[in-house]
Amino acid sequence: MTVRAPAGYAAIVTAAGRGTRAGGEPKQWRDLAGRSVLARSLDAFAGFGRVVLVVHPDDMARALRDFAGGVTIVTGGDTRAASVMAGLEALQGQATHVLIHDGARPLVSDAVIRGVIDALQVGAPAAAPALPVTDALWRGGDNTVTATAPRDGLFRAQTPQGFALDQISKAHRLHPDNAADDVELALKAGIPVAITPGSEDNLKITFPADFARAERILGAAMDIRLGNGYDVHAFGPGDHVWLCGVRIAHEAGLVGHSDADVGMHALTDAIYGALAEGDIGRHFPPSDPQWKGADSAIFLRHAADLARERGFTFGNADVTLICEAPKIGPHAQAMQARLAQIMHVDPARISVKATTSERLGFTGRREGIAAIATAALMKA
Ligand SMILES: Nc1ccn([C@@H]2O[C@H](COP(=O)(O)OP(=O)(O)OP(=O)(O)O)[C@@H](O)[C@H]2O)c(=O)n1
Ligand SMILES: C[C@](O)(CO)[C@H](O)COP(=O)(O)O
Repeated sequence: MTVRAPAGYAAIVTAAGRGTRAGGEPKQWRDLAGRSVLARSLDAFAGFGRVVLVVHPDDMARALRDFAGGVTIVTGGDTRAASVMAGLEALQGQATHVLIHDGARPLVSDAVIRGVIDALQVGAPAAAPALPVTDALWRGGDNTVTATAPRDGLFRAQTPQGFALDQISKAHRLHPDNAADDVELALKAGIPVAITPGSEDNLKITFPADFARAERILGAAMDIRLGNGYDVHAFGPGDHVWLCGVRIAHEAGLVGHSDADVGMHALTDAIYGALAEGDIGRHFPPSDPQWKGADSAIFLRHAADLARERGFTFGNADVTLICEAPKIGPHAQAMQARLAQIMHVDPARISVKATTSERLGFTGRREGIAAIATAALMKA
């Protein structure tokens, strides 16, 4: 579920920082359990009529590649406040209220966003989520406690922070200094700010260890699906077989309604299985003449697209071909690459391997080829 924002509400997602404390590639562009931190942060605002994404000039190309269409993308400044100002300028005359969110807070919940909107809707001029400080507070230096400090009335600030657009724009213009957040500027401008419920999960990715923490939180809420697939095709007349999208010369062909790619069929069924969507026959009935001789890539692509449409990413897939011949080893890498290409996933997440059945059974008697496959899908 995404929050349906009232008419006139817009969001600004700030993502122009360099993430120096987290190190490496700017944190908002890094992967978090299969999707970028920023994609997750933006998703939370999909129900807003207008969203402005503020990025660093160096990131404009990838921002346009990943997010063009759904959001307005502008370049930010050297400080967070300057980046917010760039977002506010892009919204002038386009909204009545704005929620300003850190692109580095990918786990913000609908409840936190709704809390801010509800406070504004009942008349608060500004509202922002926060958590009361619960730990005792000390002052210290040189690894030594020098004093204690009262924690009463202290809160840890979070985002999104919500305002009337004209008021927060004016506050930014009046105080163009680098405040820690927009609430600080609102207070300087005399705007009272209501505190709404924050959430421990709404962490800001700041230090390297925050990625592992965010992954743990996502893991606890992760929808993980496993599916298996099994298929068999008999040998018949022919001089080649199609296996996992690769044509291999062979003394016989495989008999089937489509191209009889037994490996791809098992994998396709594994994905349908993970989605509880039946099997290939349900989506591409063998009674339908249009699938006669069809390239099985059509089936695999359909299953992979269906998984993505439902919000899943691929953890991995593993295919085992069971036959005495042809030899699979020399082709395994090409098969892995072809499956990955069809499914739009990293080849490192796809495995293709083979075994004989020690001359036992129908595969052992070289009457056909069997394949089993497993697919793991994840949604957080
Ligand atoms: N010039 C800046 C600085 C920060 N931000 C954004 O403001 C949010 C919160 O800032 P912070 O965590 O301090 O991010 P960075 O400035 O990137 O981190 P660091 O201070 O470690 O470099 C982030 O989403 C960040 O991308 C921004 O849009 N423009
Ligand atoms: C708005 C904010 O998230 C408040 O917690 C802010 O971005 C904090 O940034 P900081 O640079 O880590 O203080």
